[in-house]
Parts: sequence; structure tokens; C-alpha cells
Amino acid sequence: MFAASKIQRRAFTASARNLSKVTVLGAAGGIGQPLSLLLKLNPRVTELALYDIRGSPGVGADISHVNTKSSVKGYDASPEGLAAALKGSEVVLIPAGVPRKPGMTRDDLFNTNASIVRDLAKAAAKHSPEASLLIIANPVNSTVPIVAEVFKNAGVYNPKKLFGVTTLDVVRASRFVSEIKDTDPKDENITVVGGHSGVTIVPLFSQSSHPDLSSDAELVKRVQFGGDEVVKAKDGAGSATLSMAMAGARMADSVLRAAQGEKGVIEPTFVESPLYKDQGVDFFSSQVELGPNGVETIHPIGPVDAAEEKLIEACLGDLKKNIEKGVAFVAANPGN
Ligand SMILES: NC(=O)C1=CN([C@@H]2O[C@H](COP(=O)(O)OP(=O)(O)OC[C@H]3O[C@@H](n4cnc5c(N)ncnc54)[C@H](O)[C@@H]3O)[C@@H](O)[C@H]2O)C=CC1
Ligand SMILES: O=C([O-])CC(=O)C(=O)O
Repeated sequence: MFAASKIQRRAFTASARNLSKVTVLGAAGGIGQPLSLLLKLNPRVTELALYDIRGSPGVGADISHVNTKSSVKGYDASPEGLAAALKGSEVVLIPAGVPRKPGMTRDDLFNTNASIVRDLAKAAAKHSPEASLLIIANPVNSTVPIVAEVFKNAGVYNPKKLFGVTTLDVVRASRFVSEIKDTDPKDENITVVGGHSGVTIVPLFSQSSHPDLSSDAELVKRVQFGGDEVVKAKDGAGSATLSMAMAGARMADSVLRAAQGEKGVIEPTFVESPLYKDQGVDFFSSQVELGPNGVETIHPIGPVDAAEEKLIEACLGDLKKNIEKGVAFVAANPGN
């Protein structure tokens, strides 16, 4: 108890002084590079720590020439480099891991990415246990529970500080709707709930200003499988990186704004959630109000129509399996 409140006080003090170290693990990758650049442009970030198993000193040197006030360092690929990148961090973003190729599902990435995320989570539990962790690496439905299990094993799990980044799904939904309705995407606020893969992604158009769109099966499918569009177009060269960097930078900014005292900051994000716990689904993405200590309020789903009810039902079955797979992985492979 005492340790937790001391940690919270320290984090709050740094935030109140508006000193925010942000760390990117996987900083030299397709997402990591543009994400790091966007974070360098964010005045709320005062120190940017970049880590990767290859190339982060170069990315750090490059970004450090951008003329904004924050300091930037690309750390060596070593346990010491990783520890230093994490130490004192307020927000840690994890895009480290392999992306999909055409024909793969996100779950096909599990075998490679589960151990990458587990090992980075172990380092974070040791060196930055109080940080907000923003998990981008896929399959998010499983990597977030993996991080939770690692933090539980280390005795430092705080469910208010663990976020699966599902922002890209709402970014896409608002963009796709604006194309159909000829509106400005910034005025489109589409709630997307569930998880982050295929049918676990559930847009709730009935709650938007275009309730008619909930029966547009093609649009619903486009939101659910938007990632596949990019994977196909990149034709073997990976998946969404630039739009994902924008979405990740937006999520990090929201976490920092809330940490610095801004009220009413709401983002959809995949968190440990009470909403479907009675059905054995411990993590779920819905609208979450953020505060100085991370998750402040998890909003209920709200009214949905019959079509959306069916989508949620389909979502829960897959999501439960994805979550259980992550939990089982750490139980069987706790790592060194
Ligand atoms: N949450 C979301 O909405 C999205 C998630 N993704 C996921 O993000 C992940 C990264 O995608 P890309 O950046 O395109 O891949 P990438 O292959 O371009 O970059 C990944 C980077 O991670 C690094 N890395 C690998 N193991 C590491 C370790 N142990 N420690 C530190 N760095 C390590 C690699 O060296 C590489 O630079 C993928 O799993 C992808 O599926 C992609 C788009 C959207
Ligand atoms: O589709 C992928 O594999 C990457 C991803 O998560 C997305 O673009 O939403």
C-alpha cells in the first residue's frame, strides 16, 4: 500500500511539474520511427527515450535535431540500455514486434510477439513499474493480458495503468464514415468497442449521428478489417505504420493531458474492465475517461441496436479465447 502511494505521489509530482519522460520500445520500426517523431513534436513530452534491438541510436540522433525543446536519446540494444530507457518514464509505448504479411491473422503473430512483449514487460515491471503502458504490438487482445500477468508476477500490477491501443479503430471509423457522408472526420465521433482484431472490433454506429450506418454491413466489415486493407496494399512489406503512429501519438497525448490535470479526456482503449467479467472476458475496450492516475472511469457500452448486439456476442467469444491464450502463455512460459 505504502509503496503504491509513494509511486503515485512521485508520478503526480513529475506530471504537476509537467516533466514527462516518454519511452518507445521498438522505436526503430515502421511504427516506432514516425511515432517517435510525433512525440518529439508534442510539447508535453520533455524527454524522449528510444529503444530497439537495432538502430535506436541512429533514430535518436536523427530526431534529436528537430527543433523542439525536449531531449532525445536513442539507447543501445542491451539490458542496460533498456533499463536506462525505462527508468523514470511516465509513459511507455510498445510497438516492438513483427507485423503481419498478407494471409495472416493478428493471432498468427502470437508465437513471435508474445515472448517479445513478455520480456519487455518484465523490464518495465522492474525499471518503470509506475509508468502508463501503451501496448501496440499485436495481437493486442493477447499481448495486454500478457503484460498484466508479468506485472502481477512481479507484484506491481496496476490495472489503471495498462492500455491496449485501439485508437486506430476509431480513427479509421471516423475517416470511413466521413468519406460516405461527406463530412469532416474530426466531427465524427464513432464509438468502437471490444478488442483489436477482426470480429472483436465492434463499431457502434447506432450511437453516432448516423444511426442508419449500423445496417451498412460493408462499412462495419471495413472497420473490422481495415488493417487487412493496408496489409494487402503493402503486399508483404508490413501493416499500418503511419496511421498507427498518429493513433499512438494521440493516445499518448491523451494520457499525458489527463496526467497533467485536464478533465474529461476520453479515449477508447482495451483495459481490464468489469463490463463483461461475468462472461469471463476480463479485458475489453470501451470509452475510458483518463485521469491523473490512469483509468478514471470505464464507461458502459450504452444502448445498442439488434445488429450491434449480435456483433458484440461474436466479439466476446473470440476475445475470451485471445485473452486466455495470453494468460496461459505467461503461466507456461514465465521467462527467465
Ligand atoms: N495496435 C494497433 O492498432 C496496431 C498494431 N500494430 C502492430 O505493431 C507491431 C509493430 O509493427 P511495425 O512497426 O510495423 O513492425 P516493424 O517490424 O517495422 O518494427 C518493429 C520493431 O520492433 C523491434 N523489436 C523487435 N523485438 C524487439 C525487442 N525485443 N525489443 C525492442 N525492439 C524490438 C524491431 O527491431 C523493429 O524495429 C506489430 O506487431 C504490428 O502488428 C500495427 C498496426 C496497428
Ligand atoms: O492489421 C494489422 O496487422 C495491424 C493492425 O493492427 C491494424 O492496422 O489495425
